[in-house]
Amino acid sequence: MDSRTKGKTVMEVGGDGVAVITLINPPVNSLSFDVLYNLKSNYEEALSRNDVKAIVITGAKGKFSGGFDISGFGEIQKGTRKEPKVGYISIDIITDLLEAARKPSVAAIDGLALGGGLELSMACHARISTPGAQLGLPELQLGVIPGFGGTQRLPRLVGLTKALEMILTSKPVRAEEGHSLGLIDAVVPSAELLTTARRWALDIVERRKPWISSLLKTDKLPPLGEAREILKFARGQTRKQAPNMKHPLMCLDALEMGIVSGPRAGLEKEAEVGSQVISLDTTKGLIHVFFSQRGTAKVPGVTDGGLVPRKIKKVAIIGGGLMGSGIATALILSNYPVILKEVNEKFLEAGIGRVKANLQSRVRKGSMSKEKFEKTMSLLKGSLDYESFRDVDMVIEAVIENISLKQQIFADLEKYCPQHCILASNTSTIDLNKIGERTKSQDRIVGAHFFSPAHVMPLLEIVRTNHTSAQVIVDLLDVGKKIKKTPVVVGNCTGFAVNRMFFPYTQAAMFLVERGADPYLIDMAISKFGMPMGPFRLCDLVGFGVAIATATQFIENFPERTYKSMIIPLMQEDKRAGEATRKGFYLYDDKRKAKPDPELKKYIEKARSISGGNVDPKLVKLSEKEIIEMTFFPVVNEACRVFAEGIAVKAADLDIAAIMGMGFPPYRGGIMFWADSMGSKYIYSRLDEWSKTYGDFFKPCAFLAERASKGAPLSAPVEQARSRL
Ligand SMILES: C[C@H](O)CC(=O)SCCNC(=O)CCNC(=O)[C@H](O)C(C)(C)COP(=O)(O)OP(=O)(O)OC[C@H]1O[C@@H](n2cnc3c(N)ncnc32)[C@H](O)[C@@H]1OP(=O)(O)O
Repeated sequence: MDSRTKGKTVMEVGGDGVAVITLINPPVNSLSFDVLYNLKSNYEEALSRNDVKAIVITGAKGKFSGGFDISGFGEIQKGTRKEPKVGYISIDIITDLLEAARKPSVAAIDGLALGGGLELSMACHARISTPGAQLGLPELQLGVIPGFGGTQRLPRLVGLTKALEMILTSKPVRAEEGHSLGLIDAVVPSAELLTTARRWALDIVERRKPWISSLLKTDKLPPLGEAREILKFARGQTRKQAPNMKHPLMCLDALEMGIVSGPRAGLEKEAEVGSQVISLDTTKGLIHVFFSQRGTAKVPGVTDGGLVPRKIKKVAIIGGGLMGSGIATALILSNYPVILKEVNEKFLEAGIGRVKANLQSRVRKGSMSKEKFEKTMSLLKGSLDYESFRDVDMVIEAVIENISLKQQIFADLEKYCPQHCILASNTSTIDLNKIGERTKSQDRIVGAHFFSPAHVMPLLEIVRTNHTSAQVIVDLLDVGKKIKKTPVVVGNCTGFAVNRMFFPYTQAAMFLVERGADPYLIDMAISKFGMPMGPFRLCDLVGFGVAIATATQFIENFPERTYKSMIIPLMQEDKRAGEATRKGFYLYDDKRKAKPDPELKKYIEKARSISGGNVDPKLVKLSEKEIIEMTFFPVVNEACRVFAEGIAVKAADLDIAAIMGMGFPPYRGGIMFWADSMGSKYIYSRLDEWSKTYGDFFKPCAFLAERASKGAPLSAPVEQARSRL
């Protein structure tokens, strides 16, 4: 393969008259422009050769195709590749050359057929798959729309309602379901895939099997009036669920055009819309997130040194509270044997009970069988001492945030665990150097910071100190992958990456409220921006105990940029500590529904009198845009510090940390990506102005000032910054 080209296809013509075209572009046989142009040449040759009666398309190494090469969108966005004529691939190649050919095509699908991969197969005249195949159109998740005819062919193969469900949720179906839906014509074992597909293709030639063009099918489409109702409902749902994104509605336009005006008009609309969505900001954000998420496990100086992860056969967890039991659940779900240690029988029983409850909820929802439940639970053993730690490969400490308790635990672990055992702490804020102070095992001490609930939340902050060995990081990255977490490797400091970003977010909100802004309007503006909830609703959810404990850490370590507000402590004094007590910033009913509380004013006024601040008329009437900026620019400022200090290696890691740890909207690309969309100069000038009026909490950091003075993006690599890692 030419090193400048990305992938290819190869064609082999058998004695039976079937030309087998194989898509080759590791690792997922994505459809790059090179693959697609090669496919076109192969087709032209196959159609012109007299010894070819039919064609089979398949993918190399057990994967049909993961879809269009996503980096191709980035090239078009950056202008480094010119987009071919609108509709060229979908209409000229896939429809007019392949589907309308005088010779039939059959897709032989192993592994995955996603996005453009499934669309290519739907233009074939039949589809044969293996039982494990995954079939889906996940384009909306990336900010684009199915652009190789998927908006037209999928509803014609599986019906409008199912097609809408598959497209709007981006969720794939398995082969068996695909078969019952009519998407797949036959499911056969892997070893029989190609022979079956060849035979099927010849059967079509000889009219023993039907010659079906998906685009021309109408039997699965509902009558026009009904279709319009279904689409109207889908539009309403989409507007509600994705109010800040245009591309799902644009996708529905293409679907509707095909149903109302016929498939050719639908294909043209799809091509037009497909080309427009590429330049949407939300699409740029989502594509950035796709690659950034896969980039977090690539850590310069660690994963590029040829280290191979060691096998972790057994894990011990200390503490069966909410975090410990969640971590234990995540591990046993991925088949790791786990020992859960507690201080007494009562706590141990409660910890095991929590793990059980986590799994039982899966059984109730039907996503886990009773047998699987029993088998998974059998991987968990309880313990009250360290004797059973003699053969564990990794320990994760998950006790309360108390430094001397953690120091004692790590000193004990050094005595009982084998020499090679990884000693991890799930601390969310405490300096790991302090935790390991009483040991000589600094090279195997690492942070494994899970987010609550640990068996559900996808992020894992892996915290390394100056002493943590690269091998330990590689091992933990591997465990993270096995338990299906997205890891972000960060340096050691108070709060690491996610909590460092969270502190100013909450504090900015408290500051605004103390100066006269309405907390409920702030929450509303922030939810509209795309966060799952606003900062006040979040404080209620987390509980004020946790909010005060984390704020204390920040106040102690970064006093120069802390806004100290008494609102939360004052409410806690009155035993209103958030949702758990049914009263916090909101009042909660039996169904956990939040309602504003007029009493809140009293606490805000009292806090204001303590801090000595005044109501500021400008802050009372903030627009939504100003609320977003005054809340998130301090977060950007802190993210800049984290980046400049080398706590995060890449700006894109902070984007993923913000999305998965804070709930920052993925379609905004993450905190640094979003900041760069506004420009360092603008953010600097706003923070600078506020710091002059409202104090050092808003003061832009040196890194931000420097980038702004050069007009440079915040996400550009830190060349000179001294890495703390
Ligand atoms: C016009 C058309 O309608 C538009 C389209 O087709 S858009 C594309 C639609 N397809 C998709 O959205 C699928 C995206 N890919 C995935 O969901 C997953 O990668 C997968 C399910 C295919 C495989 O998952 P998994 O085995 O966990 O591997 P994963 O780490 O995600 O990917 C392996 C590598 O393939 C790359 N990759 C996966 N799909 C890709 C694609 N469609 N294009 C380019 N690269 C792709 C990943 O970036 C990663 O690269 P890396 O090793 O350098 O980091």
